[in-house]
Amino acid sequence: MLKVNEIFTSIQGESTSTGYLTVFVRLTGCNLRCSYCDTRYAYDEGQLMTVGQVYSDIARRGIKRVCITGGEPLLQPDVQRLIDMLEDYEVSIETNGSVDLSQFKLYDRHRFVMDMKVPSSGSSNSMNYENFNYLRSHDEIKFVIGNKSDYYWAKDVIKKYYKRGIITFSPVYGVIEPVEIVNWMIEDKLDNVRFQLQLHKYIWDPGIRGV
Ligand SMILES: C[S@@+](CC[C@H](N)C(=O)[O-])C[C@H]1O[C@@H](n2cnc3c(N)ncnc32)[C@H](O)[C@@H]1O
Ligand SMILES: Nc1nc2[nH]cc(C(=O)O)c2c(=O)[nH]1
Ligand code: SF4
Ligand SMILES: [Mg+2]
Repeated sequence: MLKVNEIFTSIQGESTSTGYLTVFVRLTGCNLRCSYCDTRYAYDEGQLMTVGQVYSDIARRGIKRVCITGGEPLLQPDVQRLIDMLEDYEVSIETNGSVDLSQFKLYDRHRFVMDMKVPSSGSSNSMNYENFNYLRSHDEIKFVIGNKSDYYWAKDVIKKYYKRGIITFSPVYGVIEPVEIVNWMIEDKLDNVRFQLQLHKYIWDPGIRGV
């Protein structure tokens, strides 16, 4: 069984597949409490569904991209069974950097988007740096930055631990102006990092669910 907060169709607003129509499966529950979390409603609220019911809901939408998120989606043991059923889909899994990723088996066309929680999130002490050994070149390592110390912290983590994968920086929505991060990247000639914004927050009201 899976405890599911919401399933909806939208455009992917984050990661390198931004802009593609995607089915989002948001699983309930999280082990962290980030200062800026825009999804607090997923900490407890949700309905129990069988893995088969979740799969059927995805399949009837007729869209070949799926984003498994939360909450922290990798805390529910049955998530592996859902991943296994999605062989024909392009799947991205948003995960918070605290979970041991070596325990999951992904198809080649599936990928992790691993968020390394920066100091201003309040969650950076929970990061699992072993994960850098398991990420593949098409997985993503994401830093959501709220101030200049976070930016320095992110650069330091990359220097110490980076092996493979696509690195992205994005702003904490409403906390820092995007241009500030871009200007720091230009000053530092940071040409191995891809900057991104949460696209859905510019299309819809940033406070609404299910988009
Ligand atoms: C809601 S989380 C769910 C997946 C997982 N718990 C995690 O944190 O990666 C999905 C993504 O949204 C990002 N996010 C949450 N609140 C945000 C905010 N206020 N501004 C920018 N990104 C935010 C998180 O950093 C994370 O990368
Ligand atoms: N449109 C849209 N794209 C997203 N990409 C990752 C999301 C998430 O909450 O994990 C998300 C989300 O909530 N909405
Ligand atoms: S890990 Fe993700 S879902 Fe959990 S509190 Fe942080 S941003 Fe929110
Ligand atoms: Mg979101």
